[in-house]
Amino acid sequence: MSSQGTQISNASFDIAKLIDTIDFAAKKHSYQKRKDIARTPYINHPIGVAKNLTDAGVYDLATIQAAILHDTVEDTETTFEEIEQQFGQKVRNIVAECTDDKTLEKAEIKRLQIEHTPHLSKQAKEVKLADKLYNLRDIKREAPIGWSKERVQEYVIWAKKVTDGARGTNQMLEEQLNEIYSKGVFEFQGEQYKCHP
Ligand SMILES: Nc1nc2c(ncn2[C@@H]2O[C@H](COP(=O)(O)OP(=O)(O)O)[C@@H](OP(=O)(O)OP(=O)(O)O)[C@H]2O)c(=O)[nH]1
Ligand SMILES: [Mn+2]
Repeated sequence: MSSQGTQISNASFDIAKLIDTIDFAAKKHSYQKRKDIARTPYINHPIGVAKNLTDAGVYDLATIQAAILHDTVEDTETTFEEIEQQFGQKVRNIVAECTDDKTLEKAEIKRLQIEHTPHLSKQAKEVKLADKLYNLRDIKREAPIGWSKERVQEYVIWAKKVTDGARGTNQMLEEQLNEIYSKGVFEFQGEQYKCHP
């Protein structure tokens, strides 16, 4: 037995890093809500994306940290420098790969996600798959406020194009996505949406 409190094991260190990351993201997203009727706290999404990863057997700490931080730069005042300083370059790089350039037009951002995804690192592809899996499941539960059937349809077709570009990365995540796109049909509130243009 080592002297308690003086020696911190690697596992304890990893737990502390993980909690630091969740605390950081929770503070950054604290004023943000999801677009559902209940206005769910936004932080539920990055935590859920990280859970999709561990459920699929991804335990690499930097990948889990990047999942928790993946929307901070895009949607809050956070900078990449801040992330690098607190969590290191590895985490920063994965977050950067998953961050859209919000100065561009929405259609261009969407087009670039489809174009860039096949060229991302394995870690960033895993985060992408887990992110879209979470958002598609969220839509199945309840579409964002004000979304028409056409908007749901457009999102499903786009999300499939993005996740198709990350295939060959994680079998469990891909199987869960396959279930959602089952036989090319996304079911939501008794309606059937196609998954291909
Ligand atoms: N399904 C769902 N989505 C919600 C909700 N609240 C916020 N979102 C976010 O909305 C995005 C989809 O809406 P879009 O119209 O495509 O994009 P927008 O955010 O630019 O309006 C998703 O982002 P994304 O581009 O797919 O990825 P990311 O930004 O999360 O990384 C998702 O994270 C919600 O209640 N349900
Ligand atoms: Mn996200």
